[in-house]
Amino acid sequence: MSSETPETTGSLADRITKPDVTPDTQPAAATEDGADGAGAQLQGSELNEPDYTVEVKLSDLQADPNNPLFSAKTFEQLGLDERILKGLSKMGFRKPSKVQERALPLLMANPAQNFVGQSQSGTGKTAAFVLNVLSRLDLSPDMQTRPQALILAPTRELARQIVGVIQIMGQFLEGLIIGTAVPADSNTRPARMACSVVVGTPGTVMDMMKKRILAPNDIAVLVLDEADNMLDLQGMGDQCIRVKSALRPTTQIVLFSATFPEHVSEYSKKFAKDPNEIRLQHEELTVEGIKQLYIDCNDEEEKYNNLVQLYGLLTVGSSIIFVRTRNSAAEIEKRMVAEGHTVASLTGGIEGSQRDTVIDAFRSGDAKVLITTNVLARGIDVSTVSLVVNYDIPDHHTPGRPREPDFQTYLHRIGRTGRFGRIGVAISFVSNQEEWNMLRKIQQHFGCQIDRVDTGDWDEVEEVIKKTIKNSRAQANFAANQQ
Ligand SMILES: Nc1ncnc2c1ncn2[C@@H]1O[C@H](COP(=O)(O)OP(=O)(O)OP(=O)(O)O)[C@@H](O)[C@H]1O
Repeated sequence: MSSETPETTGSLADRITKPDVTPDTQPAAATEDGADGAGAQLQGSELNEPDYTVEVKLSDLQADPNNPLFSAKTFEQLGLDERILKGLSKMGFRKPSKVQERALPLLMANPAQNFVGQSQSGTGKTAAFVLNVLSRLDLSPDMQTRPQALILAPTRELARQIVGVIQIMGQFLEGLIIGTAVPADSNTRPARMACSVVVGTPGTVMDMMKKRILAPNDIAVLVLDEADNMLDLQGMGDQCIRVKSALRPTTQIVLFSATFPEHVSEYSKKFAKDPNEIRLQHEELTVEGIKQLYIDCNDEEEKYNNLVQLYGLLTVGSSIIFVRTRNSAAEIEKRMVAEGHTVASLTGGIEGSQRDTVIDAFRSGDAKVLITTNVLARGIDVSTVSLVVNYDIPDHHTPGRPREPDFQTYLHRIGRTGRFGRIGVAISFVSNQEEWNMLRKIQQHFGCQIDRVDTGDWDEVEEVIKKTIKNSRAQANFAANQQ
């Protein structure tokens, strides 16, 4: 495979410069919008435990104080507006998760205080910050076209997904106007962002502020989703700082992520001064419903052969294959397509609306196997994803030194499955001593178990993985049928 520089989410905003600014006047109906990323499919569904036999309801998971989905309270008890409660009920959200229950009182208190929140992947952080944003908007006629909240995300896919959540959650809020600020194909942009909430990527938002398309004066809340990632990347971190410095000093700063590595943690608190905090130990971070496995491969070619062997399993539900570089993604896609398999790929090499077409096809199930880089490692919420493959283990590479595992990216990648109580499988390919060492360190870091898959008997491999996947698929179908 290629020795091209690994792709990170950070390079994206630097490469793409033309903004697409789309103020959406009225939210689409829940079913139209695609449930994923907006939650409509997750209707408090019945879920199965990973041991394949015992059925566990989401309500049971939410009643277990040790589960991240637990809450003692109801949404009603959290003091939310009636119209927002109606939106939540339409989405099938019956009870808050732990992070929602704990974060919302802190986020919504007045005077507003800054906030740094951490919780496992797929536990509902988006709803936590969206509910705070919606609760703080003044939607009177003269205010509804003035941006009062700004949400930043590292990729256009995540920004668009958050827009989808706001549309559905806020569907009963009259006068709610949402603006999307992501890089686009054309130069068309409005003269002014006439909306109440803006969701975008830092580069585009900064550019729009510079050009006075986006007025910062009324922005009362700034949210950074995947905050550790954005603040840690030089380009994006600088853009976030510049955006923040254009806002009034009283703006509430809200940071969310599943991970806050130590070196970003202190810095986060400087970005969001004197915050209320919800934090987790790294041993608490792995999601129980994700079965972690690895496959021994002799070399790169065997990695490819094993992936092809897995194809039948990849298409039982939906799956995401993570590789290090764009070139690898393109190469694997080309080979698999030439051999008659149906796969799609999305990397930073694709721009603008072409990317939207790929991710939308993946969300709808038209494309079931997606090959990608770290660009989609974070935040993407597609409930049918039952299998994640780390074709290449995520790493930090300093030339001349052994590769070190990228713990945060590993966690975010495998977190694309097993969302909100679902179960899923994550398989990592290991093809040499260095990769084996990295896998061992990941296991130690998170105190988790990563079991070897014996590829001597593919029938058995299939059986084990299929059972898990089928269960999570049954959950998805069940949830969909409940709508
Ligand atoms: N209270 C709830 N009840 C039912 N489903 C919920 C609830 N809160 C969130 N969900 C659903 O759970 C899924 C995961 O939520 P979300 O994408 O916000 O997770 P996250 O914590 O931001 O994950 P990540 O760290 O991967 O970004 C979504 O499909 C969402 O609709």
